[in-house]
Amino acid sequence: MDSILSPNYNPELCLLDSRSSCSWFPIFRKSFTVHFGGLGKSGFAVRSSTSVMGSREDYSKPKIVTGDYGYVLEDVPHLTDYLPHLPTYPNPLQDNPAYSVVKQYFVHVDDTVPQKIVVHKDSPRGVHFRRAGPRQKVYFESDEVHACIVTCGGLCPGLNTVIRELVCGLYHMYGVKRVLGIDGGYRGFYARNTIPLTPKVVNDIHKRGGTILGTSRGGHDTVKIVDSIQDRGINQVYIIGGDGTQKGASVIFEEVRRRGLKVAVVGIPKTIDNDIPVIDKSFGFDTAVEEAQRAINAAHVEAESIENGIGLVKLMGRYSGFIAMHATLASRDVDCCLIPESPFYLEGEGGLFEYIEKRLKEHGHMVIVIAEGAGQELLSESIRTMTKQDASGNKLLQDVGLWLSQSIKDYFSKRKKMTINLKYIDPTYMIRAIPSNASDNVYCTLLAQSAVHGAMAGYTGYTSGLVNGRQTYIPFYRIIEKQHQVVITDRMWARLLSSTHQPSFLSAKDIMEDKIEESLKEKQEGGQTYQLLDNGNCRSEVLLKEEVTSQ
Ligand SMILES: Nc1ncnc2c1ncn2[C@@H]1O[C@H](COP(=O)(O)OP(=O)(O)O)[C@@H](O)[C@H]1O
Ligand SMILES: O=P(O)(O)OC[C@H]1O[C@](O)(COP(=O)(O)O)[C@@H](O)[C@@H]1O
Ligand SMILES: [Mg+2]
Repeated sequence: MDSILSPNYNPELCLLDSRSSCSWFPIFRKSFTVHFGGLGKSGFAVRSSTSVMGSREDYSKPKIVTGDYGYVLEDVPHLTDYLPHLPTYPNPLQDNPAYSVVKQYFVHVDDTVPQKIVVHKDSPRGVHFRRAGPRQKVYFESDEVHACIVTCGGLCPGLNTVIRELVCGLYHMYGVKRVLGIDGGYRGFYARNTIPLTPKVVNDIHKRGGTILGTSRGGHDTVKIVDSIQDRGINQVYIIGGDGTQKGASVIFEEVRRRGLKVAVVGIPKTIDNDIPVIDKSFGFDTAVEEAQRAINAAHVEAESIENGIGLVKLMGRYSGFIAMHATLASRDVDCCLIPESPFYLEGEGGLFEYIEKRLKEHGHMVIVIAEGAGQELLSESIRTMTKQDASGNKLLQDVGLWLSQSIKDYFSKRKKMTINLKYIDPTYMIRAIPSNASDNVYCTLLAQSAVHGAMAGYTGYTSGLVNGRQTYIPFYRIIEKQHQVVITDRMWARLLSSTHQPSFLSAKDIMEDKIEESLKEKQEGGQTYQLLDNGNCRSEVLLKEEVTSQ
């Protein structure tokens, strides 16, 4: 089988062929194998390879391209998958004075980005994603485009920057003049007015927190949304939001494709919790971590200024403790970081109370950071919320910070008869309601421009995201299949433990089980299943399993 990198491969040539109504697939097939088939849970294993010339339904399956040495491209859908005779046009960027001087400005059609960059000499090349960027041919004429932008879910620093750069990118790079803002999230498609967006309207918005379009949870009605897209004549939909939003975008895309509309549906990942898989991190995450540190600094100042001072800071993180972990690592003033992925307990040997007592005896003060989703299982039934979910179906959490403050106070004053001074700081919304910092602003720009290039090039059903530092197009199903969480058997969590000196709250057996789980997950994803030992040798997950079962 030839690799996708074979010089024979030129989808643009193939697509030109398709215009002249002859089948492009035979040329395509010469170079590599395309599968519109089922994926394993991990999305790695190509199980079936159906004929591309088959029925329309085939196009709704993942688009997998395989090549030499275990190369796999998890490609994104293209409008021509279901509208094969679309005309193409030269990319207007070729005449743009800002860009035409750039050598090799257009992305090579064969460029892809590996999901895993650490490989062994004999490991397969693994999963790749299509590299983002401008293509030589586009599938929309400038005055034909009618784009819309919507923001959904919770706030995140940088939302306004992404909106600004989508509008400016469409205007300045592609001469697109019609861009609509959808007011107030998904429900705004069918319940509210729209906001016309021009470079003038969005000029200063990156300096403000929040989203000028407004946002909401719940209210996703696929049929009504696609009706609205169709009725308004919208043909590029840019959807900015988190894991819930991307699920919504995916079903909008499916409905658009089912109706056979020439509409590109593009997701831009937004997640302050950093809980979206595949991508390196979300825009706004660095800004949020920076702001979280200000709260930690305050907690530290308060704690060290008073006898047996304890500063407790609660940070966002419903299921994923990335903000807490990164803010702790960055701050170095934190003595204990508690996240949803690492269960903890209060009483007894190795518990939190024992550690607090020890720390206070040694240092006279301490700082604890807790992610909002940590320790939820410890909160008693009575204080668990009556309403279990928000409008989007996300679990509603109790204030673990308040509960922990009270538990620590009760333990030391009532049971240990020891005076402690606990200050609880809850900067929850402060870390996400601010404008993005400089590096997030640049990140937002690249993300938005990549999203625009992809839609203009006819790609659809994808999330624009950073993978290993490169902009890529990721099919929706990879973005929504699972949640990204801190792996407590990874080096990053080990670094944190060694920086805070906190107990791991895990038994040796727990650790081994976690390692096996992670190792098996990696195996499913086609990665290496070997763990590097101190002596440089490797051991497989089979050996790990044996070790656990024998304990
Ligand atoms: N499984 C789903 N299918 C369709 N729409 C969804 C789904 N989950 C969430 N949504 C919609 O996505 C929007 C944002 O979701 P939410 O979970 O609140 O925030 P986020 O996108 O930031 O995770 C809401 O309007 C919600 O109705
Ligand atoms: O009060 P709200 O708006 O529901 O937001 C709270 C939630 O928003 C988040 O910051 C992010 O959630 P989303 O990514 O789902 O928007 C969570 O950490 C937090 O639980
Ligand atoms: Mg979410």
